Amino acid sequence: MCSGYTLLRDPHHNKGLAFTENERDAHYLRGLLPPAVFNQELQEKRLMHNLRQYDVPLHRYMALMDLQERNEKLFYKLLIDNVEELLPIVYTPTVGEACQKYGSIFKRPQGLYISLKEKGKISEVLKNWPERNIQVIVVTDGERILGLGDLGCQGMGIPVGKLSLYTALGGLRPSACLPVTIDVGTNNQKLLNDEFYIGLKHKRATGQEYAELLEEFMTAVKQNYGEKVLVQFEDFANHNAFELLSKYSSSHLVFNDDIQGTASVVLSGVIAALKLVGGKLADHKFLFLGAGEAGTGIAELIALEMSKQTKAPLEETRKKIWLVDSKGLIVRSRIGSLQHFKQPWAHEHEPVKELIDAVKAIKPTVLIGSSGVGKTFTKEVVEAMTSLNEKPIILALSNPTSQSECTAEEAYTWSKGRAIFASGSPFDPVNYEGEVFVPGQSNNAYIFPGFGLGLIISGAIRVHDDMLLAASEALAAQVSEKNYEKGLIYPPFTNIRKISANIAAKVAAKVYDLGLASHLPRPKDLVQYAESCMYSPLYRKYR
Ligand SMILES: NC(=O)C1=CN([C@@H]2O[C@H](COP(=O)(O)OP(=O)(O)OC[C@H]3O[C@@H](n4cnc5c(N)ncnc54)[C@H](OP(=O)(O)O)[C@@H]3O)[C@@H](O)[C@H]2O)C=CC1
Ligand SMILES: CC(=O)C(=O)O
Ligand SMILES: [Mg+2]
Repeated sequence: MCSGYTLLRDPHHNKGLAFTENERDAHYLRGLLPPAVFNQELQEKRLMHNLRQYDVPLHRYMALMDLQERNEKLFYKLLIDNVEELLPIVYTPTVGEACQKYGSIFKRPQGLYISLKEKGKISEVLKNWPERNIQVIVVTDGERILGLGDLGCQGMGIPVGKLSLYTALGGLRPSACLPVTIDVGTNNQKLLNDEFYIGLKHKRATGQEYAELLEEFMTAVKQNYGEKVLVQFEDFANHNAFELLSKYSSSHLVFNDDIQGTASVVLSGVIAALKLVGGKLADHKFLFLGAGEAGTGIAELIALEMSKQTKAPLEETRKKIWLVDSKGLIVRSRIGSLQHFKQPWAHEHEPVKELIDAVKAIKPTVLIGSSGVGKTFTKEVVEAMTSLNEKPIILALSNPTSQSECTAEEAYTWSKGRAIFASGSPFDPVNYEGEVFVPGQSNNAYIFPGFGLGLIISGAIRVHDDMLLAASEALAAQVSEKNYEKGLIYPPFTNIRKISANIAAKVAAKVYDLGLASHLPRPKDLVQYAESCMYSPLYRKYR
């Protein structure tokens, strides 16, 4: 460990005013700090007080990123202890705005940038990263950042944010986490015209050039970190996402958060919602607005769970699920022009153009928004759902808040307080006619930290759908009666580390049962083991 001035500038070891008198003597810090000695609690109190002075969420984001660069343990202590308050800052919605403005708020680079310029040298570039023992990589190419579209190299905010949740929510060591942005250019003309844009200033490379860069990256990752490193694909556009996932899922430990993590969190919410609305999964009918990664990923996992529960073949259970894309309801007559991931959902039906007409024709019990387009669950749509169902389940998954299909207030008001509602980005509780409704957050942040922890503690070598189902069930099992009374279908984030440990344990158990674990022998108590592996943000004493 370094000492003196360098120690104060080392975010992994710096404690700021919390260095004790002895530590100040032993590590050449005398005079470099003001005389006061604070404990970590007082530092936390002071920082939260300072953060709350900023009215603009982006300023809070910038202050938090500064803290992460200055004093990592304190950053994570704040995030863990104030998760409900700070999650909307380091994650959706504020992280979306941060990515949009990344060029101008950019101070010190975070994460690893791998651009076309690094082609042929990716293995060396990985060696420039200061850490060797990497367990999780979150990688984006920036083409579909939340529902904000192509933000090119500025998408880096997403892997950085996701990995800070891996640590805060799932307990992975920060030094084991590597955020990566692959820069193959951008098709965002505004960024290409921006003199301060930080990425490659040309249109996106596609086809063979793209595939070769990704192949080099995936090979270099395995060479450098071994086959048990988890690679989480994040916010790729769907024309690459499905292909990358299927290409690498038989050779690497890969997971696509937008397809698989989202599927797992939504299935969990639906399983929990059944306690409020009654019936089995197969008794329900689903309609999606948006048939991309999130929509078809969720649809497939729901169909799989239904098939396991009823023993009916997947082809049958899929028929309970309908999707609408930008051209209308996905129906059989469109099959010839549909992308492969939409084809299983092309059921027999006459063409329907508008969502409202699809709601009336299909009569769903569950409506799921996954199109990335805001304000699409109109009053008419919510009212139609309410006229069809005593308690319509309405999930507005699109992020950030600006892209949400409707607000919580709209969902409760238009449904006259009858909707079971959750959204991808958080909304405050709503008071409707004297009753307080608390909307849940249907976001993959509930799943990926615990899911990843489960894979890592078991030494998983491959991801399997049954592990996603195990995660869904583990999360749904943690919704308490008190939560249900408020209309919640997810437990609050306050206890997320405990929730993640329970998810990790169920996922790890599945990994062992499937014979895909390499950490042997299997620990007896997997929950306890998961908790014991979690990173602590408390300071250590330095001699
Ligand atoms: N809550 C959560 O945890 C998560 C939320 N999301 C959010 O979901 C959204 C979508 O993500 P993803 O699935 O990856 O994106 P994709 O680009 O893969 O899919 C978007 C889908 O929406 C359809 N669509 C676009 N515009 C319209 C429209 N006006 N009317 C009807 N359908 C439309 C597209 O149709 P077409 O195919 O015809 O172009 C496509 O099928 C994003 O906002 C993202 O932030 C994503 C992952 C997790
Ligand atoms: C939450 C998330 O992964 C997304 O909106 O893309
Ligand atoms: Mg995502």
